[in-house]
Amino acid sequence: MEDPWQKAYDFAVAVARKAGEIRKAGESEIRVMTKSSTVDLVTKTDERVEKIIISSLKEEFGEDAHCFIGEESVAKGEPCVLSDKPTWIIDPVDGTTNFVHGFPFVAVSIAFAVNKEVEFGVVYSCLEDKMYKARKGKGAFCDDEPIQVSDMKDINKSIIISEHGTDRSPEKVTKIFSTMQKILCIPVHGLRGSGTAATNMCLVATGAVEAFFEIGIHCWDIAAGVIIVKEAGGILLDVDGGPFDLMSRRMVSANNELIAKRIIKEIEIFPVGRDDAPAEK
Ligand SMILES: O=P([O-])([O-])O[C@@H]1[C@H](O)[C@H](O)[C@@H](O)[C@H](O)[C@H]1O
Ligand SMILES: [Mg+2]
Repeated sequence: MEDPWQKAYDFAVAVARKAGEIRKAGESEIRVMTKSSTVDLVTKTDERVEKIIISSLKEEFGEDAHCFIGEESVAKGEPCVLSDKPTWIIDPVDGTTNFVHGFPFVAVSIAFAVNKEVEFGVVYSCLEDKMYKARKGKGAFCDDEPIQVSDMKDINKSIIISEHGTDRSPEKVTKIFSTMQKILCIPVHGLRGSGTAATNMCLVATGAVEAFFEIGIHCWDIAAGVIIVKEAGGILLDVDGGPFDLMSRRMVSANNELIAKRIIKEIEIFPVGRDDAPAEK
């Protein structure tokens, strides 16, 4: 049977590379604006790169063939609804704060979902020039080399990633730091964070770390990473141990269930609205 999405997969890899190269070439002056809070940054580059990605995909596959969820389009009021239709989920610059500060981890993340399930994902870590990709049932790769999660089962010998996100309300920050303190003191070998959720998930997929969890991420930060982690042999769970839900803004990705469940024991959950919550009137 003909493979229905191979062409889209190959095209996504090419578009991610092109987008990353535009990003690398950079603007002489980065124009920084803010979104949900004063630390939720966006730049003209984010918007420009997203437009280029979406217009390239529309040109290739037809104006109305697929749906789109793009970080910057949603910020401008486009709907964020994942239906059964083929849908591209795009973060043009994951790690915008890193980008603004010159901290060297920035990724382009492009995922493609059908029937609400991610079919393939591409994360181009553009400053490292590493192309991570995975397709359902076909394995995960970094620069065409197969990748696999770590086989570590001992939490005491693990490295865990988490991030602070962009909500600075004291109650949430307290819970985030309390969780991190408890995990650090299990103890684990270390806590890390690259500043890009997409890259963090690729680090789980390559086995460099055992797990990455966050409350407050968005579907575009992690959609490509979800399939990359799964195809590298890892697992995804909700922060309460239930099934992972891409639109819930909460996620634990790990090399295995043992590590995931041990972390989940320590996570102090706080409420965040869903990505697909109806817009407030
Ligand atoms: O805004 P952005 O740089 O695309 O995405 C952010 C990054 O992935 C960061 O690592 C994560 O902690 C935030 O929750 C995201 O919003
Ligand atoms: Mg992002």
